[in-house]
Amino acid sequence: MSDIRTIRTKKRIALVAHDHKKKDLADWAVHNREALAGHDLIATGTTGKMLEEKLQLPVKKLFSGPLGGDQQIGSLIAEGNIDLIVFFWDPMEAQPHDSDVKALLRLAVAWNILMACNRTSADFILTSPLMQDDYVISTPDYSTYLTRQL
Ligand SMILES: O=C(CO)COP(=O)(O)O
Repeated sequence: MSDIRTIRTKKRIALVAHDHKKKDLADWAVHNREALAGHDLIATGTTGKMLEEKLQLPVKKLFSGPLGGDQQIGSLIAEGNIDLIVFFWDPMEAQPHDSDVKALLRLAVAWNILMACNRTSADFILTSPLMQDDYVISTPDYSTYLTRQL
């Protein structure tokens, strides 16, 4: 048994990057500005501010990652309000909020959310024909854990 969710054409895209990966995310986002412009963009604080400046597109900015932004995105995922996360996390530097980073990655997997953690994966996803269409995903059946209907 699984829960079926329809992902609409206009997708809710979460964008997050660690400090040494922000330039990579900015380069990718500027390169794909036209494609991103058709979607709702949500980001952790510093990443969002940078992307808004570079893209000149509206970005919903949450708290900075270490101050709760990663957890806010995790919460949006659990509530079914994120369709894709592009998270350029840094494999070469320990983060003070590593527990939050792990929690966010864990929830994205738990809820079967599309996730790209590097440019190649982000390119594949963004150029997929499914980005311009509705499609259906299934999430595992967590009904035994849930105390309320999502
Ligand atoms: O720390 C982050 C992700 O773990 C990102 O946070 P900022 O976008 O505020 O830098």
